[in-house]
Amino acid sequence: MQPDLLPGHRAASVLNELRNASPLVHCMTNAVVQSFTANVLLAIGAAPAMVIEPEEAAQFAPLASSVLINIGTLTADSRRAMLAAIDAANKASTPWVLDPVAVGGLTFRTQFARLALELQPAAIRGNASEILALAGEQGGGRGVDSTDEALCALPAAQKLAQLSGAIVAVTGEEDYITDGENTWRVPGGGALMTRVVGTGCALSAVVAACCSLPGSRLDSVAAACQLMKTAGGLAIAACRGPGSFTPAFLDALYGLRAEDLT
Ligand SMILES: Nc1ncnc2c1ncn2[C@@H]1O[C@H](COP(=O)(O)OP(=O)(O)OP(=O)(O)O)[C@@H](O)[C@H]1O
Ligand SMILES: Cc1ncsc1CCO
Ligand SMILES: [Mg+2]
Repeated sequence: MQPDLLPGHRAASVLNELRNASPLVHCMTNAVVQSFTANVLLAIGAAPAMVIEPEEAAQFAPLASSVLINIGTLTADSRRAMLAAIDAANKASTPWVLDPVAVGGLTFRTQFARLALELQPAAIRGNASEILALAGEQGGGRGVDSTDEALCALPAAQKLAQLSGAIVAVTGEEDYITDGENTWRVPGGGALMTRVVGTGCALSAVVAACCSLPGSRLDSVAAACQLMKTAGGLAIAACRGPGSFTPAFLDALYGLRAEDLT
């Protein structure tokens, strides 16, 4: 049986709360997607700050509304900074989100992601291959891209959620968001979203923003997925290809209305 759809009014109320609160998201993300991630957060109504020096990261994490840990271009230095930020975030009860980019085949990042799993992430967002690999069920995708269907990774997502206590979002043609027991399904968007780098990474930043909001964290993470899917669909309708997708997507996030979600 398919999981239920997230009701549009829940996504709309999370969007409203997000714009009112304008959470400050401490982004420790990969070198490829820095600027796009910051622009996506600004367009949706949040505020980004990319603070990466270990000492500063530990100082800043407790001041931020939430922290994003993305291992796309993990290095020995960024690993140290991320662990310091996670420790400081946990001590301050600041929620933090893991994006386990390309976890699986590569040893250094996989060992880090497994360690991070034990450090109480509020949420984990990955593509199907990443979620399968993180749950120990398969080797991983093709570099940073998924070679698996999101629905195939739902049992792995549920297992990861139970194991880690995090809300787990597995994305693809449809997104599935689970706390290990209850699951929402979020359709929408389009394949063009995978022809522009960083839509998943930026989604993880929006997930982090939504994790700072009060209310059901399962609903907040699912709403983050819905906001990005809906804006993606609107952008695809308005653009001619990957080059014009990016500005159309930022415009769609900025102009997103409750009616678009319901
Ligand atoms: N085939 C598809 N049809 C519709 N939407 C899709 C499809 N594939 C991915 N998406 C959407 O694109 C966004 C990124 O998801 P994806 O699973 O590709 O993440 P990712 O592989 O981590 O991306 P990246 O590494 O480039 O940041 C999500 O909003 C997802 O719902
Ligand atoms: C292409 C790429 N390589 C490392 S991280 C990244 C961004 C997409 O995940
Ligand atoms: Mg990714």
